[in-house]
Amino acid sequence: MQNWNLSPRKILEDGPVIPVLVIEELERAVDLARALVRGGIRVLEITLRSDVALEAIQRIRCEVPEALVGAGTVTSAADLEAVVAAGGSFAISPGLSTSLLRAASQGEIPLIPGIATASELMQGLELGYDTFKFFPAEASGGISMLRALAGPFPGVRFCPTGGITGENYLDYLALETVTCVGGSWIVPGQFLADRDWEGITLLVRQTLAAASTT
Ligand SMILES: O=C(O)C(=O)C[C@H](O)[C@H](O)COP(=O)(O)O
Repeated sequence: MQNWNLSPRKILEDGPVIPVLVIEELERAVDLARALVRGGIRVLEITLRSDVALEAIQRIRCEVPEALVGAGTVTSAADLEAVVAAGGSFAISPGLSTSLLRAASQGEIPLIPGIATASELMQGLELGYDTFKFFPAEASGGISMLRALAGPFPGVRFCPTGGITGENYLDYLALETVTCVGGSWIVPGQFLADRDWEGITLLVRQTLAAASTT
């Protein structure tokens, strides 16, 4: 039923960390994307929480072709349409609604909807989705909730997001149903304010290196 040009699993497998980015100043978007790509992260989630988010997606798409840039905070079919128009390669939502899932199934870019309960997960499955954001991860039971969900739903894959940090991301990645984690911690606010692109690249390298040895 979905005829997407990219699979949500492939996006997650590109991880193991998807940075959740809130871009307030457009002129920093491209430098930030380059810093992340230099560190080894290709998949970037730009949240639709700022006025310049769609333009940031457009710019990164044109100027950092190595990146795979998509949108976060996609909560309606109208958001999804705007992301497609901006050239976003994928959409991620903090939750799910029937209208959003139906619209995305008919569109060309993949949607990774958010779930926090077994019932939401079942709604997603019913509409043909099997790869989800688990949000807000820490507040919704974290690792023990994911372990519990893996019992009845072993084939589902998750990208836990919300409360993931440098201290707990490896524990999440150790779970069989977790291919990737998402989070804002990978771009510390101070680094962004200081335009410390090298600092961001270094943090990404260290984060990925630790993940590859576990
Ligand atoms: O805006 C969205 O689309 C969201 O779903 C929320 C974000 O993914 C989380 O706010 C990130 O959480 P932190 O890594 O704890 O900062």
